[in-house]
Amino acid sequence: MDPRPSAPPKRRPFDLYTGDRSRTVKIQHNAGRGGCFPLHYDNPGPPSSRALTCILYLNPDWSEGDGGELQLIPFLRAPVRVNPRHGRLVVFLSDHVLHKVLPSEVERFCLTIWLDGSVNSPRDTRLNLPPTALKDIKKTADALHGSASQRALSRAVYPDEYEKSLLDCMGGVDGCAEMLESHAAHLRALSGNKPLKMLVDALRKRKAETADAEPEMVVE
Ligand SMILES: O=C(O)CCC(=O)C(=O)O
Ligand SMILES: [Fe+2]
Repeated sequence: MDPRPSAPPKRRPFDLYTGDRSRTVKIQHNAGRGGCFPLHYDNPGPPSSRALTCILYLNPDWSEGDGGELQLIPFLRAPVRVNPRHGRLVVFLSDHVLHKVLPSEVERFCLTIWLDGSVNSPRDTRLNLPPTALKDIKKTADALHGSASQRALSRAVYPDEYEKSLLDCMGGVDGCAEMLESHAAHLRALSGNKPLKMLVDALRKRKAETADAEPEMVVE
């Protein structure tokens, strides 16, 4: 007899497509000081089909202090910093996981493969919260954590982090002012919507509480 309890099969969180057109490969070389990426999702929304991001780091000489770490920010949970050590493979959901690369002091290499899949359904692209969303903010935060619809709110929930990452990576570079202005315009538009602003304020409060409770995790 099968000793396992007869639970219904779990629905897979994503379905990957097959075939050569369903993957993109990037071989990345950052010259010294070049390896820095501001906060982003690899799949920011349609028409992208990226479902899974797989990064293989190729830095045999990387050591503490070299920078270029990957920082993953699971929505409203403690951030995770991953050192880009040689041979390390990092895999995450392209449409759910906000991330950035910290400024690098040294030359840096990695190989990225993006696998496409059935993402960006209307459920993922529309922010469709119940009228009770503000009443149970923990439940709302948990739902957004597991949903790509978090992308509609992430700039407003992490405004300073977005701005800092832009300045860290693009400060003094052509186009930086435009990027900062576009970020600010996004925030202005959102704060003009009163119910949305109340929700964002509650989520930011929740973010401050959860970050205090769980400091950044480091994958050495
Ligand atoms: O260089 C890395 O570690 C990640 C780069 C990245 O986030 C990207 O290519 O989208
Ligand atoms: Fe990325």
